[in-house]
Amino acid sequence: MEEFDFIRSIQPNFYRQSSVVKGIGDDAAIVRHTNEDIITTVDTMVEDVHFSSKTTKPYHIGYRALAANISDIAAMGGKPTSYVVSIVIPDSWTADELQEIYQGMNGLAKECNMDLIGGDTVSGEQLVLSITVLGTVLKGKARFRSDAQENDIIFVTGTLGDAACGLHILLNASHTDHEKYQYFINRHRMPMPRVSFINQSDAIKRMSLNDISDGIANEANEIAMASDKTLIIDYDKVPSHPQLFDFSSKQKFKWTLSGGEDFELIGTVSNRDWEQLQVIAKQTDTNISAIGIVRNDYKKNGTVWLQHNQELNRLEKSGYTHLRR
Ligand SMILES: Nc1ncnc2c1ncn2[C@@H]1O[C@H](COP(=O)(O)OP(=O)(O)O)[C@@H](O)[C@H]1O
Ligand SMILES: Cc1ncc(C[n+]2csc(CCOP(=O)(O)OP(=O)(O)O)c2C)c(N)n1
Ligand SMILES: [Mg+2]
Ligand SMILES: [Mg+2]
Ligand SMILES: [Mg+2]
Repeated sequence: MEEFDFIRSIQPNFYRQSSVVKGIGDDAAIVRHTNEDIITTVDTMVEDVHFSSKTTKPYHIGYRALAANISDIAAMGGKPTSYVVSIVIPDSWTADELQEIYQGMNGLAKECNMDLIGGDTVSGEQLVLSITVLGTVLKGKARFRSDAQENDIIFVTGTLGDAACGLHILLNASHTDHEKYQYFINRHRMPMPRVSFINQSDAIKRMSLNDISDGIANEANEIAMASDKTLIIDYDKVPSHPQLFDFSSKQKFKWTLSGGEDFELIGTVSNRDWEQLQVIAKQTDTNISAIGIVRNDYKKNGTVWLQHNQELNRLEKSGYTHLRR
């Protein structure tokens, strides 16, 4: 199949969003939004960095790449609406495998009511999938990392460390363990970004927010730095799946704090609004946990501290970092 046929094969025959003025088939796409702010974000996934044939089927490559981007839209307080896909395709990939990648994206796009509106296709040495997502947010309702204030409650959604545990099992464990720990494998392959929870939370006046792609050791530091506050996290309150206790406490510690790719959210909210946020979480079937408190300590602002085994120690950024050389 050559480029033109490939593009025709992945072209949607209708658009879910009325905002799409022009989708696939011209020099660029056009969307129209009059009353909201537009959010845009891009994330790239590269073979053997973000996925490998050992860990992920083509369907999951597409699904995860879109999920990572949608998660960033949710972390800004927005609603994802459309996406464009840039793909680098090695000769070894079959037409069916490429269709599966697009089916993975479309599976999640359908759940989130989003449209594929454009992209780019080239051949190359390694599969690279780069997705740009557009989203909208009500004016004045965007959620920033810089909005944490003194005495805020620090919260996270879901359980942490699941995706890292799933990746560990896929790379190291036996077939029996693959079956036993299917939950973690699914969390690695098909993370569900927290869009519905965030989209019901407009009533909360102020919230700082970040999504968990690299692990909370990173993401909490980003909030501390952007807000110039001190974040104190209680390790015993960091939520994890019961089966994670099957693994060593060292592994559990590493995965929950710096495993990454859970695509859950970490944020802070005032004490006054905490109860209301819990109600919203319940209504949207979302588990949220309070894991700590924000302090304003001018000697420590910009840093994160972890309460663990009766000690308070600095929690340094420790997640996944590219360009380490
Ligand atoms: N190559 C780049 N060119 C321009 N901006 C970039 C580049 N890489 C990252 N950024 C910007 O840096 C910020 C942090 O990026 P990143 O750590 O990837 O965020 P996230 O973890 O939420 O995906 C974002 O605002 C992103 O848009
Ligand atoms: C085969 C394989 N090896 C390792 C990992 C682990 N891994 C790769 S990138 C990453 C962090 C998140 O990716 P990044 O590109 O930093 O996303 P961003 O922070 O921009 O959202 C992790 C934990 C993986 N997912 N798959
Ligand atoms: Mg990024
Ligand atoms: Mg992010
Ligand atoms: Mg990163």
